[in-house]
Amino acid sequence: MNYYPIYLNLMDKRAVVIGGGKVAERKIQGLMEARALITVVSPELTEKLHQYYKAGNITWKKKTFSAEDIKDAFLIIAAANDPEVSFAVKKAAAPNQLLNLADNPEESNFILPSVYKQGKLSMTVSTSGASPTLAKKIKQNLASQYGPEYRDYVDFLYDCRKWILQEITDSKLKKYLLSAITEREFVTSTNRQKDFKDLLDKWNQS
Ligand SMILES: C[C@@]1(CC(=O)O)C2=NC(=C\c3[nH]c(c(CCC(=O)O)c3CC(=O)O)Cc3[nH]c(c(CC(=O)O)c3CCC(=O)O)/C=C3\N/C(=C\2)[C@@H](CCC(=O)O)[C@]3(C)CC(=O)O)/[C@H]1CCC(=O)O
Ligand SMILES: NC(=O)c1ccc[n+]([C@@H]2O[C@H](COP(=O)([O-])OP(=O)(O)OC[C@H]3O[C@@H](n4cnc5c(N)ncnc54)[C@H](O)[C@@H]3O)[C@@H](O)[C@H]2O)c1
Repeated sequence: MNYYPIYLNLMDKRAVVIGGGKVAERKIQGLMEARALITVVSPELTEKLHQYYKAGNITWKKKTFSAEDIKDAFLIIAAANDPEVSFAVKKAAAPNQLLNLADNPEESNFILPSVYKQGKLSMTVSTSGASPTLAKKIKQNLASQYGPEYRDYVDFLYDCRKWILQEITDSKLKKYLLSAITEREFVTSTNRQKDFKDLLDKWNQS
């Protein structure tokens, strides 16, 4: 399968997860970070999911799946540990709903990658279903190359790029600055604002 990678904005979108086990828990954590409106349909929940329910982070329908549970869903994840349930979810879903069956990528219209995040920086790894374990290993390798320092650094890039696009009209200077701030010394710098000002001064003097 030739998948099309995409980053979804799920803010306030209805997401329904069928099943309340380990796999559902992992997928729900991602959905919570994306601020989706999450409903979990399951007779039981893991301890963590129960905490999220108690804290009001998710809605819990304490029942087995039935077709009306996904009526208004933008995105659906079936993780109930029963192929019959996956089949029933697939049958009930409309063709234009986003559907992931955790046990059946072929019958899903999207799959999930392994995700590594440091603030605004995120990296996603997929093996198109060949080996989720390899995807996880590669993610761990990335984590050792792009540490927590990238969180502040990418925030700096966000602000700095906004400033450059607003303030700099000379296209050569704009291109130079947008590239210079991604050089290694900016990642490790202890005073990025000063280093940036130095760059500008140097350009103006030349
Ligand atoms: C990346 C990650 C994201 C996430 O789930 O959030 C993810 N699986 C993860 C882990 C993982 N999954 C499994 C194991 C046990 C070892 C093994 O079986 O290999 C481990 C390892 C572990 O848990 O350590 C078992 C498994 N997974 C699938 C099946 C069904 C099948 O293949 O038919 C079965 C057999 C179930 C069974 O037989 O019972 C299917 C899928 N799993 C996917 C994603 C999609 C393809 C992604 C890709 O290949 O790139 C896809 C197609 C659909 C989907 O779920 O979207 C997450 C890493 C989280 C992290 O980074 O920490
Ligand atoms: N995609 C992945 O990353 C991945 C990884 C491992 C396993 N899996 C697959 O994901 C599924 C779930 O695995 P798990 O380890 O979380 O299982 P689990 O047994 O821990 O959890 C299953 C959950 O589904 C609930 N459930 C059972 N019948 C239901 C029904 N009719 N309606 C609603 N909820 C129901 C149970 O109460 C339980 O909460 C399995 O099919 C497994 O093959 C996928």
